[in-house]
Formats: sequence, structure tokens, C-alpha cells
Amino acid sequence: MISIKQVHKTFGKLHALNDVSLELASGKSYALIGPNGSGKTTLMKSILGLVVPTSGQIYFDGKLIARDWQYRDKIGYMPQIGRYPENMTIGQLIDMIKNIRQQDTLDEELIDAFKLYKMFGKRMHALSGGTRQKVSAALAFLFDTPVLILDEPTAGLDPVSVELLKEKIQHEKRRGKLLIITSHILSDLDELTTDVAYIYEGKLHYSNSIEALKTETGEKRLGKAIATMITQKQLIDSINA
Ligand SMILES: Nc1ncnc2c1ncn2[C@@H]1O[C@H](COP(=O)(O)OP(=O)(O)OP(=O)(O)O)[C@@H](O)[C@H]1O
Repeated sequence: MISIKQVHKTFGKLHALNDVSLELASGKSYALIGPNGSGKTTLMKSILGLVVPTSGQIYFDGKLIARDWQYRDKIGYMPQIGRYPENMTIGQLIDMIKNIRQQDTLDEELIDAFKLYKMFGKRMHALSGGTRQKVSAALAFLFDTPVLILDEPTAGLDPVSVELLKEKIQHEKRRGKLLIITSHILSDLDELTTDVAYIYEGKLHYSNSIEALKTETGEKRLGKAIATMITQKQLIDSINA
């Protein structure tokens, strides 16, 4: 569904993405992992067309995204830090976005689950970090898109809300959506994803199913499996150096 081919992105001298190629298939759920500053958000924003690669191509359903912005209607995006018109209330913001998208069928399950209706009159600048995250999550799922890109979706949420959001993600996964999720909480990703892509210093170092990674490393937990895979890679690199 999404093909990333030899994508490079430089910011000045920094190679934020360095020759990244990755196939993302419909019905699968991808954990995009890597340390801070490794290029995860840059890759997600490149898929969304919010960052334009320095070179390389990205295809959505076989079409180059650079020539067809319509594909964005098929993606729900939850940013790491949601930036919104700060003087608007939650209700006004949601109405504005509904008006822009002009879509008849809406999925308001998260608005209900997070009880956002009770806070519709609150202005964005007055929200706690967690409530802002809930608004971002509700907006990402609102248009029932076939693709969901979630950048650290559970960060800053209270434990009850984390579970509500994880249930929603699981539900959408079962419905066959393509999910791309970053998180530093690997136990969350273990529950939510089928595949893993590990990115380090802008390079894609590993991509496979989580089951294959666990078999290769002999580890049952994703966190342990990733740590073992990284150690093994470092060992091979030091032998080859
Ligand atoms: N607009 C920009 N201008 C300059 N440098 C940028 C810009 N956006 C990202 N970078 C740099 O690109 C690198 C990759 O950043 P990115 O946000 O993709 O990392 P990340 O893997 O998502 O990190 P984190 O886990 O901290 O969210 C970082 O060194 C970052 O400082």
C-alpha cells in the first residue's frame, strides 16, 4: 500500500533519513522504533507529505505522492505534539476539521470514550498535555481512514486513557487497517503491532515480522528481542570493520 524507495532527507549537513526503503502492506501494523532523533517522525512526515524528501520516492497505492495530494484523505495522523489554533475551543476545532474534510461517515468513538463532549467549551490553550493528546487521538480516528499513522500515541495519557486508546488501536487493526506506530514503550508495541522497523541515525537497520524477530533472537518479549538484535548487529559490524 505504501512503498518507500531510497528516501534521503537532509537538514543542512544532517542526514535525518539515509537511503530508507520499506514496503508497508495493508492489514499490517508496523512498530517504527529507534532512539531519539533517529528519524522516525521525519519518515512519518515524509509519508504524509509534510516533509519533502531530498531524494527518493514514496508511493501510495502505486501512485507517487508528490503528484497526488488526494491520498492524504486516506490517512489519519496523530502527531507527537499537536499544534492547533490555541484560541479555539475543542468543539470549534472538531467542527472546523469536520467541515474541511466534508465526510459523511464519522467515527466518534474516541470522543465518547475520552468524554471530550464534556470539555467542548474549553479553549485549546487551556488544556492539559494529556487532554490535548486525547483531542489529537480523537481527530486521527475521526474519519475512519484505511491508514493510521500514530506518533507516540500513548505518551502523556493517564493509564485508563492508555487502555482505551490501545483497545481502539487493536479494534482498527482487526478491521484490517494499515497502522504505523512509534513509541518508546515497547510493551505497548508488542501488543499492538505485527511488524517492526528499526531505524538508527537515519538508516533502516532491520525490518521483519515481530514473530520472526523473536524467533531469530530467541526472546519472547519485543523489548528483549530488539536489544538482542541490536547487540548482534553491533557485533557483526565490529567483525566487518
Ligand atoms: N525541521 C527540521 N530542521 C532541522 N532538523 C530537523 C528537523 N526535523 C528533524 N530534524 C532533525 O532530524 C533528526 C531526526 O529527527 P526526528 O524527529 O525524525 O527523530 P525521531 O526518531 O522521531 O526522534 P524522537 O524519538 O525524539 O521523537 C534529528 O536530529 C532532528 O533534530
